[in-house]
Amino acid sequence: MCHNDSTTSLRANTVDELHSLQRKPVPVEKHHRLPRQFISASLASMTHGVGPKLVKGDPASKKENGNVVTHHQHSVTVPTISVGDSDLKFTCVMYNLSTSELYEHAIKYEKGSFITSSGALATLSGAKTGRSPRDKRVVKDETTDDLWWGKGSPNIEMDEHTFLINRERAVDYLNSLDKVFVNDQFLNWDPNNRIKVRIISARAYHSLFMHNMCIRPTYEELENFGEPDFTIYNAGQFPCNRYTHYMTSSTSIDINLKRREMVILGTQYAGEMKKGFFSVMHYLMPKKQILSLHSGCNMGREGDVALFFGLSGTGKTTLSTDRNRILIGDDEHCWSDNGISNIEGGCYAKCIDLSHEKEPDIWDAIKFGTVLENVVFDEHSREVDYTEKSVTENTRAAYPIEYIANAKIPCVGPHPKNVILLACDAFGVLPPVSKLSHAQTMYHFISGYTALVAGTEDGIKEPQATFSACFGAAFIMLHPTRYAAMLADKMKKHGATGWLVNTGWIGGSYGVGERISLAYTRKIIDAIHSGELLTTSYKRTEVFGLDIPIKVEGVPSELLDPINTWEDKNSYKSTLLKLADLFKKNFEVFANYKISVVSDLADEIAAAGPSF
Ligand SMILES: Nc1ncnc2c1ncn2[C@@H]1O[C@H](COP(=O)(O)OP(=O)(O)O)[C@@H](O)[C@H]1O
Ligand SMILES: C=C(OP(=O)(O)O)C(=O)O
Ligand SMILES: [Ca+2]
Ligand SMILES: [Mn+2]
Repeated sequence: MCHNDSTTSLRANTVDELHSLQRKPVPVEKHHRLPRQFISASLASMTHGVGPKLVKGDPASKKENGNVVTHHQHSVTVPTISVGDSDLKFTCVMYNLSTSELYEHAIKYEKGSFITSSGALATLSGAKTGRSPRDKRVVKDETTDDLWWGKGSPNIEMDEHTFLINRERAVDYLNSLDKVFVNDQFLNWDPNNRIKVRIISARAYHSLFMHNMCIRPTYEELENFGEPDFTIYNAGQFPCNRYTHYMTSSTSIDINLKRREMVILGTQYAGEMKKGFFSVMHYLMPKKQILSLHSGCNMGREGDVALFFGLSGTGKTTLSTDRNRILIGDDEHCWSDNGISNIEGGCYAKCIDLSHEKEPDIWDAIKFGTVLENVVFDEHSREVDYTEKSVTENTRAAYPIEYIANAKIPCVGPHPKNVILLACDAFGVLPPVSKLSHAQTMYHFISGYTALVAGTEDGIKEPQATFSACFGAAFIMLHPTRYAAMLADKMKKHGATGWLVNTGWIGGSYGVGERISLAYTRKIIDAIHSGELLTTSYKRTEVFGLDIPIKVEGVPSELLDPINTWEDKNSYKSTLLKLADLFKKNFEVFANYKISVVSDLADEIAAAGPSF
């Protein structure tokens, strides 16, 4: 007998009615009330005075059902002198959309958006697959006298007028679209020092990226959000005008501290937003005696906190994400009198050669909600091939921090016990681990050394030494010694121990030796956390004068002194001297500057470098 389905009553007479049953309206108390007035003001052009007319919802669906609710500008006190085309159009605002809604927008409207087999959103960032530090500009005005300007500084000046030209260009571009995405979020988990940020962008990809990377507000917090402390205008699809003063390419990332605004033109790389805000925090936080740090951070079950400093690719994200410890954050932190707080609400992991075996927690975090940038996947199964570098080597995953199972929410912790400086030394002469004196810690923090191997394609090249003050010269706003002085002070006050860990080459330079295995590095890090390395015996190396442990549990002892693993001892010695010389030359800049802020330590720090 055939079961007759029609006996179960369907509470709809038409297909449209059926569809209307599918989606339950958001209850009033959970409604993201659109702060139309504020957003419109954010998007006001400098010449036009008033912002666009804003409506809610997807512009595409509007045309179908025709029931557009229009809300006119509240502040129409500015007399309309001439009516332009922009006065006749509405802009739909996608305000703090959910992950699912952003997925749908990306997949419907943005080429290169796909759902991978694990549920992540694969996207393309366009022509730029990394940051563009040479295109970053900071407005120089009466409020920025204390910034670090000039040689070595990441802050390339621009004037207010030029900033306004770029701002106008970005705002006009955004207003010309049918829809814009607006994220209202927070930075810094320390409730006393949190700032409100707004990101206005044109792509669902950018909105989801920042949704993941910044702190996500609750409905209640959003209710009383008010005006943001800092706003990003991301018009990355649209270039800057190269005839504009100060522009040297079609990309421009412009920070105006007085106006509390940042404009992005000509790059869709989402990391610009994350690191742009980081620069802003490097300005705002030190003003309150809070130290901003380019570091990862985790905590043991007993509450022992470790910081992981290092330049890109040295292991901050990989090593702070640790099965046996609680993750506080992978990249940006503040150290205040109350302890450590993460600035962000998410992590941004490198994906190249990612495997479940080596990095299970990051692997498991790549699921629904995660933005996967520039990866390559199987056309049919949508399985990602993490070894594939055909789009870029800088493939990335951005996920909310709670996607890591043992994340600490709220992302705050007590004062650090260990400060670990990571260097990926492709010269292969720095020991896998050394314990640093206070002065040595400061010397290596100011130096900010790493040496990665350049491109993988065209033949084997010399390792490229990079020195980046405070392990983040691209993001600091004040002179490096300002941050160094604060770090020295805090480490001393709270009795933190400094360590230098080489996550790079052993047994020879790049081409001869090999990268130390992640398993060994993890053993070394374990021994630092457990306190094992505080009680073991040490010997001092030549040239760099580093104290290296005789023994580390789980690591072959001969690996601990690089000279043992190099077959060609003469080559080792000359490479060591070469690197020492590079350190010395780099540090001359700081010696000349006279590290006046850390005056009582200055001579000691200068003497803590290599001697030969
Ligand atoms: N011994 C090692 N220690 C740390 N990372 C390693 C090691 N060997 C290989 N790697 C790889 O190097 C990369 C480190 O990158 P990541 O942790 O994202 O750096 P950061 O967060 O500092 O930019 C990862 O892809 C990781 O798998
Ligand atoms: C996002 C970045 O961070 P990192 O490589 O340090 O994780 C970056 O430097 O652009
Ligand atoms: Ca990282
Ligand atoms: Mn980083």
